[in-house]
Amino acid sequence: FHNLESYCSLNFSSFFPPECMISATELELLMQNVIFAHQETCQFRQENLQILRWETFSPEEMQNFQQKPMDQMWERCVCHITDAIQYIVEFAKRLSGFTDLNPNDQIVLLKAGAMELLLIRMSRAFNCFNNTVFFEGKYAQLELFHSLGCTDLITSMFDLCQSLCALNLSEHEMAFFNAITLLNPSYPWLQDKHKVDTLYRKIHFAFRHLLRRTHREFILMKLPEKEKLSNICQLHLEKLNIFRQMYPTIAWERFPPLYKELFISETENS
Ligand SMILES: O=C(C1CCS(=O)(=O)CC1)N1CC[C@](c2ccc(OCc3ccccc3)cc2)(S(=O)(=O)c2ccc(F)cc2)C1
Repeated sequence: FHNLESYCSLNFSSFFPPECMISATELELLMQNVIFAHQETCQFRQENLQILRWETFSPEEMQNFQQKPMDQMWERCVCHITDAIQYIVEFAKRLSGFTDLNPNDQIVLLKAGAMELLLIRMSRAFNCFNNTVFFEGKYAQLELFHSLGCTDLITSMFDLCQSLCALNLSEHEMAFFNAITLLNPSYPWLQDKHKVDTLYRKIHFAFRHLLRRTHREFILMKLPEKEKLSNICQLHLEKLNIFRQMYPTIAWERFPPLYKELFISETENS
């Protein structure tokens, strides 16, 4: 019935342009590929994040973080971002079809999408009952990040995590949401937009197939809009520029190359 069901849903439930035609077997393989790509690159396992989620920092530990100089806190976060983004790059490389894209387009998609995927993944490490997020081994309240000097950015990240937590996404749904967010065919600088669009449509179809099977189609309407994610990423870039004006050499001397490559545009470097 499983194959028959997916075959039927293939036939009756949605129109598909010829180049995106996908067989029931290819559909199953694609679904497994997206799910495994996420499972193998999720950095922290969901069950471990859950076990730790009532381990919060004590007031003393909180104060200790709040008294750290701004540049030190920034450097720590930037290193955690870079670690997390290395897993995201690995996720992309395991998505079937991603490495077949034009190499330039792979860079464009990761430059534009890495931080967005990090924000989505972060919601796995968020405890919506006490508004805390996993950070350096325990769960931290928003106030812990005070010395970063970007409370509006952190607040919008927490709000995003709250809205994603409300959907109670499964790891499978998280995998697909990350994949369709990464493979956004509407980026202006893409050289082979059609190829990205074909891959996007196949993965979006597989996502809808999963949601139909699990009676979770409603979440498609409730996933955060694209511009909500890009607004937070824009805010991150603005805060980075302000930080670099305050500490001109730190970014150059202390930030990892991958972070600079993704978030500090080459033009300034020349
Ligand atoms: O969640 C992860 C990891 C990846 C997914 S996972 O495996 O489920 C858990 C671990 N994160 C890894 C990096 C993290 C991060 C994410 C976004 C971010 O952007 C805002 C920013 C940027 C630059 C300077 C200041 C603020 C900064 C750090 S973090 O450091 O833990 C952090 C978290 C909350 C916060 F309020 C500030 C920092 C989130």
